[in-house]
Amino acid sequence: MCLLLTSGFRLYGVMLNLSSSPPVSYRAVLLNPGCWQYGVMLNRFAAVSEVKQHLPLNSSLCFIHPSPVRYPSPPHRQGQLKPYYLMNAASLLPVLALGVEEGDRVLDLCSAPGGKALAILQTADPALLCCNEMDPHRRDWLAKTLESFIPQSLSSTVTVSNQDGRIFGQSEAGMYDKVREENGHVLFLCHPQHGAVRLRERARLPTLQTQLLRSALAAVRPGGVAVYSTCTLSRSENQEVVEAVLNTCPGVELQDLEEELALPLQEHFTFTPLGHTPSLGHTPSLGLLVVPQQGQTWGPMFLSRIKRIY
Ligand SMILES: C[S@@+](CC[C@H](N)C(=O)[O-])C[C@H]1O[C@@H](n2cnc3c(N)ncnc32)[C@H](O)[C@@H]1O
Repeated sequence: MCLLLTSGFRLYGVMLNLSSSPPVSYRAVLLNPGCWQYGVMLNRFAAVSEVKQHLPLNSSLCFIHPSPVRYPSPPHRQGQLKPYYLMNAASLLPVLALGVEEGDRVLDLCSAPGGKALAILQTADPALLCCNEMDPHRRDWLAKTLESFIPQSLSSTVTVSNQDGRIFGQSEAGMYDKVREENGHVLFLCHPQHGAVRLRERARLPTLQTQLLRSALAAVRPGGVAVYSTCTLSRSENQEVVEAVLNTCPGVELQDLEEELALPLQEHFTFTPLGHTPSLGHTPSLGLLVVPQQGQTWGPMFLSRIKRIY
């Protein structure tokens, strides 16, 4: 599949497996890695002509590869930047919603392993992209990702920091035009003991996410925006977090993403209606939710955009 999105993205989704079986639920898709698709995001800082020769280029917006293909992880070549990054195509949506423009100061509050930070740099040339990650091991992973894809000449533009995202907004209040916040994970089936630990971690996530989103909004200057995203279907980590923040943060306003993103991209992603919340006085829906389907396994991805008014 080849998706040519706006903002100069060139993203190619290559199916691992083609099947003619009938549509199955998102749960069946999530539990069957054999049917997952991967997007190939080309790196504008690297030589990509060799990669493009092997990708199914098509003049239409969307192209399904005629045969089952497994696209390899990008090779490491001494002294060369990696030509592409494999990702879930839905990961581009929060980046498109952020709408980074030339000269913006951008904060990626929970950045590791760095896929969306790389995607931001494919869309525009910000004046600053601060990639923050609190976990030291993941911060090292993030730094390696950036090193492998971004030229040295951008080292003063693209910085890595390791603050607790919950207090970042206090220490750098109003310093950024655009802030991206993402936390949470899809809960896959795993060893029962690990599953229990992850369930306990998960119970704490809505509170953590609410604190992170408040902090993200504190870091935004008046007129700027924060995009909140998760890769979960959980209402308590998605709509309820946004609702809690809108109810307690003065001077912020929810923005509608339906016309800007869901309508133009509905051919490529399965958006699930989330409904409106007139009781809160919000006319836009609290966000967009992309749900994976067989043959279009992008997501899960929830995203919401909030503007700081004052
Ligand atoms: C879902 S991942 C982010 C994925 C990343 N945005 C990307 O596209 O590659 C969430 C990250 O948030 C980090 N994190 C969790 N709590 C944090 C906090 N309080 N401050 C900063 N980062 C945090 C986690 O260590 C994890 O690396």
